[in-house]
Amino acid sequence: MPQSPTALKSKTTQLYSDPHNPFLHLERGLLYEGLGFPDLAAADAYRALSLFESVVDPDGCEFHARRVVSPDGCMNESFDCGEEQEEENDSVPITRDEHDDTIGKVYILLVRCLVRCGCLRDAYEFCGRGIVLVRGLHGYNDEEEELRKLMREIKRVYLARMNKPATSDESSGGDGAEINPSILPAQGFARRVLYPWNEHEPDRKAPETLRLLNERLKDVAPKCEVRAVALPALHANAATTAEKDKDNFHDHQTDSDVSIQLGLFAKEDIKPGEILLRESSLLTATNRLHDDLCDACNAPLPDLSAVEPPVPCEDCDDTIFCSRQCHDQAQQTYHGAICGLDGLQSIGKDIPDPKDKADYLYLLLLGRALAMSATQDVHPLELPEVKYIWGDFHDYDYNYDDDVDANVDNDPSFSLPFSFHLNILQPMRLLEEMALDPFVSLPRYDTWILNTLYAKFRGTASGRLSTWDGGPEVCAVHPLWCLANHSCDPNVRWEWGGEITFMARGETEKAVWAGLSAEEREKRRKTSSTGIRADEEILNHYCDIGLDVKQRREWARGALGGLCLCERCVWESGEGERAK
Ligand SMILES: C[S@@+](CC[C@H](N)C(=O)[O-])C[C@H]1O[C@@H](n2cnc3c(N)ncnc32)[C@H](O)[C@@H]1O
Repeated sequence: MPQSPTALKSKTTQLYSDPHNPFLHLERGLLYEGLGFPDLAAADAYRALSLFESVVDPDGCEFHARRVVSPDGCMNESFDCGEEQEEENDSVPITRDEHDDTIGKVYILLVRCLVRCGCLRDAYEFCGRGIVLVRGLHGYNDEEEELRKLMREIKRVYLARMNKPATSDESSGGDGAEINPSILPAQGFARRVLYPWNEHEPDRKAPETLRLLNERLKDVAPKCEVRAVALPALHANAATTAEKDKDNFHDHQTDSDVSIQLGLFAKEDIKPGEILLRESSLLTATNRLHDDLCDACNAPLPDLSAVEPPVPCEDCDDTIFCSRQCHDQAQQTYHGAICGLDGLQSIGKDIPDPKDKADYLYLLLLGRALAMSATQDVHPLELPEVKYIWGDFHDYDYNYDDDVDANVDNDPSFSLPFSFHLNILQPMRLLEEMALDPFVSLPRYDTWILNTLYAKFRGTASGRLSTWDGGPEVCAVHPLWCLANHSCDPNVRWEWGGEITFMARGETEKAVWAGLSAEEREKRRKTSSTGIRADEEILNHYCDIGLDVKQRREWARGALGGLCLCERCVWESGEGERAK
């Protein structure tokens, strides 16, 4: 049976009013699972688990499992005490018996959903812990059997990865040998969708949105304008979105394989070498532990002996800004809520495996967005740096059919990288270090909100590599800069120090197409304009344009959501005119 969206809405309302009640987390998790969101279900199951653990180990846990009781003293399913946190004297502790009766179900939901997302390493750890706990509490029972079934599923994937056949024990339903969990993937995927209950996403192509963005663009890029544009649909169901949007889009494009999005256009001619956009942003992050970069804009810090030396925060000496302006903006924008909170400094910075560095930079961007939201007392999805940026969402059918059992292997909308650590555990740590209760603050920082932030950052952030080891070390979202679309034959190049800039490419900086004869090359040179003409689209590049077509497509795939179909790629891959 499809789960009801109304049931989810009312369970969420109940949960926000009674946030330390582990039963509500478990119940909402089951609803999320039924609606096809195993990632959100896993997060709820983990919150239920943390609360239940406080029943057994109250001294080891900061947040304790309690449930609100209604004024007449009974546990009331529909009791709604509003937005406020439950009062201590209106709530009772969860008992040990309740823990013992329910903890098996919590482990099963957590493990099952992590498996469906493909986060097998953490699924394995929790599954092992769950089996031991359930056996200790009740002896062998159905719940242990369910967990053992999940364990066999995890081990099957492990054996397939190791290219080993299952032993006769495994084939006949036994648990098989111990495995090395580090071989299992920690990172899986969540659905990258615009959640149907997300009321913060604007109509990005509405005239009032374009007016607002163009107003902001006046200072940053006075010769440019934001317009709706038809792009080739690069992931499977983007075309459906375009179909829905056609009525609102007044252009000549009628092909269904398009995705209607925004782009940047020149309003007037721009000369080669001219800087057409300058934007600075405080939505930045760096994984350098003791760096010499401005905490706000990530520009290099000036020398101590400079006329305008670096400016430290008066209240926490470790935080340094490149200028008085960055200092003042930071205090109002994000630093106010986190000033002096030392525990935050180490989160996401000291990453042992270089492969994880880029993913942890997104966590740090998330941390900056949470600090902005707390300092300004604004919902994170309403932040001006976040609200209008592209999230590369897939379509989602709310009448989700439970029987389909959507998972990472059978549904292309599972395209948002998702892991237990980056999407569940570390965000809870961030909130705790910000002195926020991660349960009470769910209305602002629920997992679907964090996933939406991640989707937006992954679609738009730019990165800078370390000159030391070549790994990613700084990233940022520049909300106007990131409106420019990609081409492997771009008409601008970009540079990023403190601010990010676009400069119009001159003739000698244009991409050289592979496979063109000298004659064709000369013909292209003569017909292509120098600089950028009025009404031409500003085309950025999301990868190194010196690479060959195969490598370029691989590099840009993450940012584009699919293989690049720009004119140059189509030509060089032989998919276009040349193939005919
Ligand atoms: C940084 S955003 C660019 C701005 C975006 N079009 C918007 O509406 O805000 C990146 C997204 O734009 C789209 N995009 C950019 N360049 C494209 C291209 N050459 N072909 C198809 N889609 C492109 C992809 O969907 C990609 O995920």
